[in-house]
Amino acid sequence: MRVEGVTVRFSGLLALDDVGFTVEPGSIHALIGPNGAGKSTCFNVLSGVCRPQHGSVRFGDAELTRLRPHRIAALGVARTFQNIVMTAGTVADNLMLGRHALTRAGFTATALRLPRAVREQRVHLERAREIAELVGLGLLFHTPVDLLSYGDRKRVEMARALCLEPRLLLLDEPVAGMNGTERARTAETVRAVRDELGLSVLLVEHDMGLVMRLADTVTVLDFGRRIAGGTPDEVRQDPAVLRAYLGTGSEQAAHPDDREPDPAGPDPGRHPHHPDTASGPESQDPARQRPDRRDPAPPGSAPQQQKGVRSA
Ligand SMILES: Nc1ncnc2c1ncn2[C@@H]1O[C@H](COP(=O)(O)OP(=O)(O)OP(=O)(O)O)[C@@H](O)[C@H]1O
Repeated sequence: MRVEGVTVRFSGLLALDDVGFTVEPGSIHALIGPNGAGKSTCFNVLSGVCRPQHGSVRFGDAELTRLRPHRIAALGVARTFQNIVMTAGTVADNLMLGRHALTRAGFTATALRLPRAVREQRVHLERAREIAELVGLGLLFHTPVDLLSYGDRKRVEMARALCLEPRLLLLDEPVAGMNGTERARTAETVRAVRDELGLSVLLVEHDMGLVMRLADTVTVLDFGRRIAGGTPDEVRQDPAVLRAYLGTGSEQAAHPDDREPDPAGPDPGRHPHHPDTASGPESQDPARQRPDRRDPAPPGSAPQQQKGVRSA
């Protein structure tokens, strides 16, 4: 997938500003950045939920920016969402929903249980079971999703996306809300999915430890712009990334309320949450801990541009 010059404005807010990056076939690519950097907006563009004012998103030979979400999914780009979207029923029922787009038999043939439709359903069910096993849900295939743990429900979401047989899987915060054990397990699953199915993965994630261990390449956004990209090692040493995460030496750092308190001082190597020092599954993006950078100035303070708000 090649993203070039993508620009999205919401009224006066420039949510994405000339963003570009490439997801290579078979790679795990992470999209990171502080809160409000534009990661979700970017995912929405790639999956057709949001149409950019400028720019191009090419997937193989196809231009995606003018296509509706279901057309993009049919081309082989499947996504999960930050918040779990799940229907009632069993794991199998949810995965079969993912197979729906690939089903050829019409509604009538399926409802009448014509032999052709029954055969097709059986094939899809078998494939759904294989995918469930791949993501560690094999033993829970016939369990109602209501009875699953949070981690297993997130796994169902991933499996349902995989049931579309995508060539690119977009994972929006796959380990958000999980404990350490579940995070480690999910990281293993993502790697297994890439290796076994040979697809590419693009993930948005705040868990820096996971990103640095899992991703082949990383793109960093801040204030809607791409500020860095490369391997995890390259990115964690990039001065622009240090500035974005720590506020050191940047013009944003001139605003005292725009920085998180950093008892370790400006030395990024000592910062507990910086990508450079993220060491385990518990390490979280500092943006999660710091206050929203877009908070308006307190009443009575001198007027200034709202932080993080970019004029279009
Ligand atoms: N539909 C919308 N209308 C107006 N502004 C929006 C809309 N969606 C996002 N924004 C704004 O665009 C900017 C980028 O938001 P986005 O959600 O893409 O960031 P993010 O990097 O995903 O943040 P987070 O890590 O908190 O999820 C933010 O300032 C946000 O408030």
